Amino acid sequence: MTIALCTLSHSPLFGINDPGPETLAEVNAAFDQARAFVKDFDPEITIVFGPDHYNGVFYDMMPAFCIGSAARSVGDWGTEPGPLPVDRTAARALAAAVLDAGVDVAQSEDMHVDHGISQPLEFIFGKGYTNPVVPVFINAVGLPLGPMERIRLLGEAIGREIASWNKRVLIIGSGGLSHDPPVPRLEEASPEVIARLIDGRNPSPELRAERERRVIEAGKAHAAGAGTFQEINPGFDALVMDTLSDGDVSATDDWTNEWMEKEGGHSAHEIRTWVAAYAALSAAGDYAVTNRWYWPVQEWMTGFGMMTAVSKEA
Ligand SMILES: O=C(O)CCc1cccc(O)c1O
Ligand SMILES: [Fe+2]
Repeated sequence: MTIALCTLSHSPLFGINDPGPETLAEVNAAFDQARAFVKDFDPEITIVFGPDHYNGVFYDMMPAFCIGSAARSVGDWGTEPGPLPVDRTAARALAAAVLDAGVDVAQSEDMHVDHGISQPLEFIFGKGYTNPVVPVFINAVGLPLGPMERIRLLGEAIGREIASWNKRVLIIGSGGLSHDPPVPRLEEASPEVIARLIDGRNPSPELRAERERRVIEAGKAHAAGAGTFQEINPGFDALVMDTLSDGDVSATDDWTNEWMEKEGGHSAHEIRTWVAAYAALSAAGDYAVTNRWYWPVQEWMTGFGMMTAVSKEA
């Protein structure tokens, strides 16, 4: 097996607004298993697909996709700030291969990433990890978004390239399943917030704290059943995981953005990262899902899922 996959939800409210001890123990046990899976696979390089939440990527230039050949974590929500251990040569090769495949990916020599990319890496490898990575940003909040087919094509182009490396490559996809947290939207924002969505780098500590407080309050309200946000939809989340388990990623081509938002909330678009990850894995041949977990966690404001999979031996 040369390619392994781990897709997982993230939530900044993990460790802040936690569910009851029973659920938390189950989630932590699943994380232990996922970490053991990765340790056993012993990846030589990790490709991580993740979104951003207006902490690193803004409307001054909003790409659909971007490969970071160098990157830094902005350090939101307690993630470690500073440079990521990016394998620059691999990242440049991936960007070239994806462009060659006809997918117009952006590239960055200084990509800013938030918890959408940092949290899963820290969960899986531990804080201060040095494992070489290539971060791939997938826009999931900066509407408008393109059709899902493009996500599959991006993932497949990456998968074909990494399969040619003959290395043990781990693919991570990071994003909530159904969830509707208070991420601002350009169309509905006040002029002050619009300015921050366009040029919001390096917010003051006060502004960051205020924003985090708003998300924490929303999580508490959601857990108390008093939120105004869309409910977690376990049916939608099961459909996503079933479809990716089945091995035919192209079944997601027909999923419209309107439908996903209606079923899974505004941030359901983060499942794009899961689809890209599975598309990449599928390009290396048949695969098998080895584990699957799911909890609808109101306190974290997300359907919290995790899956592991491996490419089958040729
Ligand atoms: O915008 C933010 O900082 C928080 C967003 C957020 C909240 C709950 C679950 C998530 O997956 C998520 O990304
Ligand atoms: Fe997110």
